[in-house]
Amino acid sequence: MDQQIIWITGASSGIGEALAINYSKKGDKLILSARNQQKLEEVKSKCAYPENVRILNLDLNNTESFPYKVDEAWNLFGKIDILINSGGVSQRGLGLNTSLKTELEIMNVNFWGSVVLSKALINKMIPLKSGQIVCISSLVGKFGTKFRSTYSASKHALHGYFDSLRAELFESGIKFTIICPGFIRTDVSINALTESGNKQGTMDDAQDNGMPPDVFAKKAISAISKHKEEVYIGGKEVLGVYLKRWVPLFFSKFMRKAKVV
Ligand SMILES: NC(=O)c1ccc[n+]([C@@H]2O[C@H](COP(=O)([O-])OP(=O)(O)OC[C@H]3O[C@@H](n4cnc5c(N)ncnc54)[C@H](O)[C@@H]3O)[C@@H](O)[C@H]2O)c1
Repeated sequence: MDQQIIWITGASSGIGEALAINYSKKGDKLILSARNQQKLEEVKSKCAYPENVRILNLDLNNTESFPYKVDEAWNLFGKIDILINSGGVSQRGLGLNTSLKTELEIMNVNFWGSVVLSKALINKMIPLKSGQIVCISSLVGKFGTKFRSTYSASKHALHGYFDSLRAELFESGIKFTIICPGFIRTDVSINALTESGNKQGTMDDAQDNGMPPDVFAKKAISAISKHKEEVYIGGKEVLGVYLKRWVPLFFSKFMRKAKVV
């Protein structure tokens, strides 16, 4: 396959970092985005061909900067084949106790950050009649669990939005892939926001025992290359998607009792 030009948000750690390292092994050209320049430089240095990697600082809270950021990203290599929206922030807190400020931040980063960035880029892809938008959603984009109300809502919203866009743009040549990870061993729980908006700061057992990000990245890259519309990647927690779909009442009762952290 020809070299591709891939823009990854949330590339400074976890899933975004693992995707960058794995795509780099294939000789693809990469644009790595997040807020922390130093961490992005570290990821770049771990890539097989650092000379094929560019860094572009991006704050997903700052949607007003996106038109300029998209122009800047596009001009780095002359086009972009794939945007992977991996940047995101999780939640650890009861819905009733979570401040509106915290909820807005989660929605802004996870939902509006991905939507506004993708739309600006799609406008550049359409004249070329090719391009692919990838969203890293979550299994909780398919069902809700305790302590994740706003996070789950932000990921569900991605499905509604991008399923609609996929239908609207069916003839444009733009592909949409939504990937739902289960528990992946990253810092996502450490960086998750508590009810007051502070970082949780500790690793959850579920993440600690989760799938290694490198294994996840290889499965995700395979799904992206096949232009899959929606995929679930994780351990036995993936079963939840099918239980919710086929035995919703049983699943609802199960989730009431489940100790999810
Ligand atoms: N790890 C898991 O178990 C898991 C499960 C389901 C979904 N996810 C999703 O996977 C994606 C990647 O998470 P991860 O597991 O690699 O966690 P992580 O915390 O290691 O990575 C999150 C990335 O998003 C970036 N980010 C956060 N807020 C940002 C902002 N305002 N502007 C720019 N960048 C910002 C961070 O800098 C980091 O690069 C997220 O969307 C997350 O919701 C992860």
